[in-house]
Amino acid sequence: MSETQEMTFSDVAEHNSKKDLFIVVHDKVYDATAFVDEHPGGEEVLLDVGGQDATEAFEDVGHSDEARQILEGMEKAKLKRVPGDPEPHDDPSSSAASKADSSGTSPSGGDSSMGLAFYALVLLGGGLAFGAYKYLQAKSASESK
Ligand code: HEM
Repeated sequence: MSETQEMTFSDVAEHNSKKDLFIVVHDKVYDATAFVDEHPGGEEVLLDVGGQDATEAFEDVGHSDEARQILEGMEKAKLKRVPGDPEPHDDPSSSAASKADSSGTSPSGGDSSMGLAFYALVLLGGGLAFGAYKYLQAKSASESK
């Protein structure tokens, strides 16, 4: 099916039972109902995140590519974020997240602004040092007259 449905968090939250289980991973909604009994990690963990954002839990385990393929196969809809929703738990500092690059589903920007801020700080520091140097030079020149 090529038509992509959109669901909000409150839509997803209604599907939180074993017989009707939706979870959110990387801003997509997955229908995990049929998979609950098959999950090698047990049904309990899936039920725990039913109707919620499971991105962090899913990534923390460091699931294999095969697990990601299974996940893709269960895609139900895209998540539509509305104001007041919980923030995405897509923390780039979480340990297992480095495996996410192969799936291509998580465009993670945001680091470049940190780089820019650092660059600006270095420039500012250099400017200050240069200014101080010039000032001291001028001062010592006027003193030695
Ligand atoms: C619907 C989403 C999920 C799918 C498709 C999935 C799929 C899988 C698969 C295929 C494995 C076998 C190992 C591997 O291939 O990586 C696995 C293992 C595991 N999963 Fe998941 N998983 C999902 C969600 C979760 C969540 C939310 C948790 C929460 C903590 C979790 C915890 C685990 C654990 C602890 C194992 C290791 C089990 C073991 O090695 O004994 N999984 N999962």
